[in-house]
Amino acid sequence: MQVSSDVTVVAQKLHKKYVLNPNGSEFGFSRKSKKNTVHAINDVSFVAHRGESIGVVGHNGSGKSTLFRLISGGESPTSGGVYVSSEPTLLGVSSALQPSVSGRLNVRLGLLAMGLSPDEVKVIEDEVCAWADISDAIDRPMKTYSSGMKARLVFSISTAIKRDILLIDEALSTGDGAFTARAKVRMKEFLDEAGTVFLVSHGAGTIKDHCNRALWMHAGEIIADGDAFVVSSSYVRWSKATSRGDINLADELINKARSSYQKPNIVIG
Ligand SMILES: Nc1ncnc2c1ncn2[C@@H]1O[C@H](COP(=O)(O)OP(=O)(O)OP(=O)(O)O)[C@@H](O)[C@H]1O
Repeated sequence: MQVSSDVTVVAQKLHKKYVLNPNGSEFGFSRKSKKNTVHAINDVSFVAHRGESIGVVGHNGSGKSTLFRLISGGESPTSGGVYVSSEPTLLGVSSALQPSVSGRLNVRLGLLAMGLSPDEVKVIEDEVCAWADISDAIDRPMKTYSSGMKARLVFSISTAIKRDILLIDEALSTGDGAFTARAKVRMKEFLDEAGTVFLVSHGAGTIKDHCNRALWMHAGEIIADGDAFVVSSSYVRWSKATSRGDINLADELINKARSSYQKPNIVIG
């Protein structure tokens, strides 16, 4: 596959393997201890372009968050490569903020951590606090926030600086309707400025609403990549069949998705 200049992310034959000792920790096993190996990501390849909003669906443990950590550079792949046009922003419900200090101070710390100078922080901090729209709570310690209030603050900080690649891992799920509507506008601003947004959500409606393309991950692999409505509808049919215990239909839907999916063959260099 030829890679063009509107490409923001290339994932090439990505594998991520975790090796654990029997008590579940990643480190400190002796030679004698029995190791468990988890193949969280298995031969994943795709190319993302400017202006694409890519939903990632898949059941629990299918590898969505691991994929995001690999794209954002938070973790390294065991093999394969991720190539990005610029540094991505990973926005998740567990994004690291300081619980004991106020929302306002977290805004300052977050913007400094994103590489702004103290003077640049001063210019935009009020706007970032205002976007979060949590009124007086902005001056209260973050540990007193509801999950929706925290989501608003994290979203506001992480999207304050426009980057080419924005990864949102379930961070929209705790917000109310007003927040998700405004988040959608902000995501559109990213896309209009020719960025790429990736969005993990268990809600197919959220994916259909916010995305124009979707990847379906199953057991660490991509088994479908295409139109967001089509892919998330197939995923919903599979989820319903699985929860009803209709294993035959569930297998049929997985096989159908796999057989229509063509893995891209990416050659770098
Ligand atoms: N640090 C880790 N050490 C060991 N195993 C891990 C680690 N991180 C993820 N895994 C395993 O990798 C697999 C994929 O996990 P991941 O969190 O990426 O799935 P997910 O699709 O995001 O799940 P969910 O929808 O539940 O958030 C799971 O089997 C998980 O247990």
